[in-house]
Order: sequence, then C-alpha cells, then structure tokens
Amino acid sequence: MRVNLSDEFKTKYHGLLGDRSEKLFAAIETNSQSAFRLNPLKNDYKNVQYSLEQPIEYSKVGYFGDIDGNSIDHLSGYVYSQEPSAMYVAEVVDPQADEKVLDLCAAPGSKTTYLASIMDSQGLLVSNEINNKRARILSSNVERMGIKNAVVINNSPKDLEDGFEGYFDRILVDAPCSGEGMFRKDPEAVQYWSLEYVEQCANRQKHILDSAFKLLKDGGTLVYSTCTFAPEENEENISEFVERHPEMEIVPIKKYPGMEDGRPQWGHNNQDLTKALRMFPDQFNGEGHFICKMIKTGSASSAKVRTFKNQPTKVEMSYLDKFVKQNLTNNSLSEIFKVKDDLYQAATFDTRFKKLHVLRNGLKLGELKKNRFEPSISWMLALKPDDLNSVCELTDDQFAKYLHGESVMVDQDFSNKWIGLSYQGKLFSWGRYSNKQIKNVYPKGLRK
Ligand SMILES: C[S@@+](CC[C@H](N)C(=O)[O-])C[C@H]1O[C@@H](n2cnc3c(N)ncnc32)[C@H](O)[C@@H]1O
Repeated sequence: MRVNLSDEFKTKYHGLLGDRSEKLFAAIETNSQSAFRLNPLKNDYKNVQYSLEQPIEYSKVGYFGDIDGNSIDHLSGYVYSQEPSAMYVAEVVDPQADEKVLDLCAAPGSKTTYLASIMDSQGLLVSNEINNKRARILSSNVERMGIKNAVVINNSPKDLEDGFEGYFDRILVDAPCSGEGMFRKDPEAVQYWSLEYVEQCANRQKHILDSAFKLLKDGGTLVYSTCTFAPEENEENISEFVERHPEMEIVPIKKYPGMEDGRPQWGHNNQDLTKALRMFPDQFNGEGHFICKMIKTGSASSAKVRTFKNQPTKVEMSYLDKFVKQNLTNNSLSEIFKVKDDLYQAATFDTRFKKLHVLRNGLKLGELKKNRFEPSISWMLALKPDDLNSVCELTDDQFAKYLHGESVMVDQDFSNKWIGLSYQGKLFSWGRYSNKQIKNVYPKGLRK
C-alpha cells in the first residue's frame, strides 16, 4: 500500500534531515521487514517449522521471516511475530533473573513476552496496560507464551505511584507515540498524524516518564523507547526529563551496523544523547525506532514487602493435590492462591498489588468446581511433556477437529482422565479422556 505522507510531514523532515529526508521518504514507500522470535520458555524451543537461516544479529532469539498466526508454532507459543527494530528494546533492557521489572505500557505484549523469555520464569515482571481491551490482549499473549512470573495489570502509571515508589529495579517505557516509524507497516496511521498530535504525544510521554522516575529504585535502570522519528518525543523529551531529574544519567547502548546515535542538536544540545540510539529504515533493516537507556544514580535500598494470603481451604487444596497426583509427574507446586474460584501459582504476594486492577497474577492453574479441580489452558502452555503422565500426539485431522471444538476418537488407552494434547510435538491444550474419546476442552475463544 502507498503511504501518503503529508506535505507538512515532508517539510518538517526535510528541515531536520536535509537531502537525506528523500532517502527516508523512499524507504517508507518500501515493504516493511517481518520477523519473529522463538520462545526459550518452551520445550525444545528451536524445533519450529520456520526457517532459522536468517538470525537477527542483535537478538538472541530473533529471525527474519513471516509466521502464520494459525500455525501450531504460534498457537502453542513457540513463536511471536515482532518487527526487527522492536526486538532490540528488550535486549537493551537486559532484565536480570532476580529483579522486579516493570513494563509500563505493555500491550499487546511484544516486549513483555521478550522480557519474560530473558527472565526465564525468575524474578517478577509487572506488565501494565492502561487500556482495558488492550490489557486483555496482553494477558492472552502472556498466557500463550507460557509465562509464570508476570502480573498483568490494567492501570494508569499514576495509579502505581501510590505504593510502588522506588520499587522497581528496571522499567521499560515503550511509550504511546505518533508512530511515524510504523507508517510503512501501518499506512493508515498516517491519517492521525499532525504537528499537534506529535505535541500531544510528547506531553503524554512526559507524564509517563515522570511516573516511571518515581517508581524506579535508586541504582535502577530505565529504558525509554518509541517507534517515531519526532525529536519532540525523543531527544527533546529525554533532555528535558534528565534536566528535571538530575539523578538520571544516560548510559551507552551497544550499536550494531545501521543503528545510529541519538542527535544532541534535536535535544537542547545534551551531548549524552549520542549514547541513545536511532533506527531509520533507510539505513536499518527494520522500522523506525528510538531507544534511550538511563540509570538512576544512588544506592539501592530494598522496598519492604508485606504479603497477603488468599489461600484455598484444605479441602480445596486436596482437589488440586489429587489432580496433580493423578496427572503430573512432578508434585512440586507452591505459592498457590485463590481468586474467586480460580487457583493461581502466584508471581507475587505483595499487598501493594491489592490496590491495582490485576488481570493475572502468575500462572492460572485452573478452576475449582464442585468437589473437583479443572485445569486451565494457561497451565498447559507452561508445562513440558515430561511434566505430564500422559500426552497424546494428534494427527493432522484430529488436530483440525480439536481446534474447531470437536471431540476426537483415538486408538490409545490412557489410565488418567486429563491428558496433554500435542501436535507436531508441541503441547497446546488439555484433553479430557474417556473410553478412546478425547472430549473437547479447548477454550471457545481460541477455537478456529
Ligand atoms: C507503543 S504501545 C506499547 C507496545 C508494547 N510495548 C509492545 O511491545 O507490544 C504504547 C501503549 O501505551 C498505552 N498508553 C496510551 N496512553 C497511555 C498513558 N497515558 N499511560 C500509559 N500508557 C498509555 C497504549 O494503550 C499502548 O498500548
């Protein structure tokens, strides 16, 4: 699709970039570059149907290429579609396993799921999204990727200020922006663009950054990223932010071929901005992006934690224990808590989260029904075949039927009722076995 850049946009960037602007406009007219990531949280995670012949140099798990949203690799959370430039953000954040990490603007979850894959189910990842509908999509992506250590919340950054001051070791602000860097991927976005819109975005980002500053621990790391070229939303915003908060220090980011320095002349001549990073599609094989990494000087002090308990009763726990004994090889479940009739393996018991709108705290194991426990798909997507007593590998035909919501007949006998269903070696659902039939328990919302 042709991208109709306005005269106002072209004049602005001609003024900023001179003759190079023609190269940028030409690059915006070319096709965007697609890519995908593997998910190291999964068993045998490199075993996917897509070619891994074009790895992305700066990402441990990224590859150029297209994926199909209906493929088993996608449904079972083995792959995540993400454009190449965006992949570098989580690598720059570089979360450490034992840290408390906040992704403040997280939906639909490309960066959150990348962060979680680096954290390898250790530490705490808080994934926040202000928009409720988008927060639900975020939560479903966290589920699909089999993430256990994330709390998904639906709050404004301001809501967090009360209680979470100085709480996080690392914060990512992947800010809502004017999206200029995504015009060629999403040409319709051009129609929302205006000079005023850029100003509005810059103003909103300023408030989000100020909240992030409060939430960050002394000694903590803040990464700010946008997918726009606009200096107002990038260098200018950052230079004003570090001016308002002299404790914040811009630190260097490793640059790979095609990545460029941030431009001090676009940010009140703050020379530290050369440490920030820009990706322009005329020089770099990806969409337009800006990334800046900062640390909050000072020595870290740990926030005191008060914990809550929402434990199931002994009887309720006995239903879960019975399920585990019958169907799983490993009995080591801990940190169980209850929300309404649902049982979770908590990512946190910190009472601060009680005040927030929490969509998911850790891994949803399943639901308490009358005198029994029924497992949820989230749990299956976080299990490995060795964790299960019985796994049934479906044929092409059985898989298609099951995804469609039908029960399927099988030749094997299974001694237990709840079995893992796998296709091409990838677990994707529970199945309820009885008498050579697998009853369909695939969630209605996921059926194809
Ligand atoms: C660039 S997107 C985030 C993309 C996400 N990090 C990912 O990689 O999938 C920015 C997000 O910020 C959210 N947002 C909008 N206004 C906001 C505000 N005032 N405070 C915090 N987030 C906001 C948007 O709903 C949007 O989901």
